[in-house]
Amino acid sequence: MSEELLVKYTDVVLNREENTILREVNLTVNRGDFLYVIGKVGSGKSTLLKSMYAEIPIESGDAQVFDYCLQKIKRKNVPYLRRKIGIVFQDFQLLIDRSVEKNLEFVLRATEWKNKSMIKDRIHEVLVQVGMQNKAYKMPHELSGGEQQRVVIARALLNSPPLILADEPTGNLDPETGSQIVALLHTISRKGTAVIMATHNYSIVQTFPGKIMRCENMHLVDLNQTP
Ligand SMILES: Nc1ncnc2c1ncn2[C@@H]1O[C@H](COP(=O)(O)OP(=O)(O)OP(=O)(O)O)[C@@H](O)[C@H]1O
Repeated sequence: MSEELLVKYTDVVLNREENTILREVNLTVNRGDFLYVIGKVGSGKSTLLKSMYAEIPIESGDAQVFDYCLQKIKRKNVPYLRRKIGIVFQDFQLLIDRSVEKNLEFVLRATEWKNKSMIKDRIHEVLVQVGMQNKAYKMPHELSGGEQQRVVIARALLNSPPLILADEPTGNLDPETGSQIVALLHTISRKGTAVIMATHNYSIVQTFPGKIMRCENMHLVDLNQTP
């Protein structure tokens, strides 16, 4: 795949257990794109995102993410695929027993960062990016929901991924704080990181521009092509 093209799905079918959730999925995502995946509860938004980091298998069709062919990816390569994808969920999933800084350090050490001063510098950089540089020593319970989500985004940025997948990142936040989080994701995408965000929050989709695709009737409908 070219440097610019990050995701290419061609006639992909995705199942959960025996049930087909999405079929004939055709999708391309380029560097710096901001793509919303909208649709009703249970329509397959999370299933689509999870397929991109090999959490859900490709039933048929061709699914390329970076240089990985997902229908053939070897188990040993999955961690390397995931290292290039920043993942942001609705429930923040920070480790509650350690500070912001230690949460971030944990991820870097798990992804083979060893040099102490490089670790410290990288943590500072990502916290600056999300406006949380003064909260490095806080415990997660000392932060608001919006602040916790900023830390989760900082965590997703640690390994400079070309792609961020955000599954309902505003789901647990009030509208104002949710808007700030989406604004932050937009800023990140303008610097070249593609962002795919699943949401049912239509007011956010209207406020912040992006490509829009909708899961409906087991299909992923490209709303950018309809007049
Ligand atoms: N672990 C699972 N095992 C089997 N079926 C599942 C599983 N998780 C989800 N499903 C089914 O897959 C379908 C799609 O679910 P998915 O979570 O992708 O939808 P969604 O659009 O992300 O919904 P939501 O807006 O609630 O997050 C649903 O019908 C759901 O019941």
